[in-house]
Amino acid sequence: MRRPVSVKDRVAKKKQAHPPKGLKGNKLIRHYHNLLKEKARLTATQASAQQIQHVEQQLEAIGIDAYQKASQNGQNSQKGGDSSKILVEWIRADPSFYPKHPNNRPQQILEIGSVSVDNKCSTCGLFSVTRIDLHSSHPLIQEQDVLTRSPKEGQFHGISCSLVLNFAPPNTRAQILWKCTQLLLPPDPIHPPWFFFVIPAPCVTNSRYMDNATLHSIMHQFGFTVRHSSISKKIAYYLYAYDHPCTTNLSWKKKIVHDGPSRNNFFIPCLTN
Ligand SMILES: C[S@@+](CC[C@H](N)C(=O)[O-])C[C@H]1O[C@@H](n2cnc3c(N)ncnc32)[C@H](O)[C@@H]1O
Repeated sequence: MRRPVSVKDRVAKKKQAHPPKGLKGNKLIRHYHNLLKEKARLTATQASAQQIQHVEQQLEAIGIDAYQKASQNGQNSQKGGDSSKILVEWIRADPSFYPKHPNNRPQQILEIGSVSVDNKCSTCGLFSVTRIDLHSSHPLIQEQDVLTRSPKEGQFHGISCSLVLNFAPPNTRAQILWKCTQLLLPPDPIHPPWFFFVIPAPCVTNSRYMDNATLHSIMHQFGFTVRHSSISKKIAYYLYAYDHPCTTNLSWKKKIVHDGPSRNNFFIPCLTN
């Protein structure tokens, strides 16, 4: 028998916002990202609490669970969405990252923004994976903001950071990259620790402020040299070698590199800006 719903609960339920109808998959992920951007913009421009709350309500209406489910589905192998397949191919083919000798033990790696425990990097046998995410969706994924992680918890041979930076508020992007340099083993020009970096392709192919050259010059300041890259219509994949020390005075400016009305504003603002 159904339990009666109290008047208070009925009113609360009515007031709850609902996600727009038909919002699923990539559409949902994009919409969620746009709302996050809008929230960051409103916060930065000191908009009214009411405006910010309105965006927060829309985010809540979608829910982080639905967002992560959509991300997991995107990684589903039948949809060809597991970016770590490309990582594994590159690492297998490059002896400077994975020297070929019989006693090789799995490399300790950190997966930031982990939404699945059975993607290729988890199952290929090359790696022992520590997984973290802001919102854990599995007992083997530690709930942690990478910015709060200390190198004392372990340093890694490789870090996978796939579709995380575009999700992070702009002013935290450079902090995340800097944190990654701290969580990797020290730089080494011969057998370097590595950083696998994935962002939506339009961040570098259609941004007013960022293209491949800008990205690589910023990454170079952190100690990263690009070794492999591949850009599809939707996604840009990079494997960087951590082969020189991070610059002590990180410095770059936001400048227009490609102008045009249909471009986006993706950028990685410098730590000091
Ligand atoms: C679009 S999903 C990407 C999932 C998966 N890595 C992929 O490539 O499909 C982005 C994930 O990054 C996580 N994330 C964003 N900022 C983070 C941070 N500072 N620390 C840990 N995880 C973070 C989010 O919680 C979200 O689950």
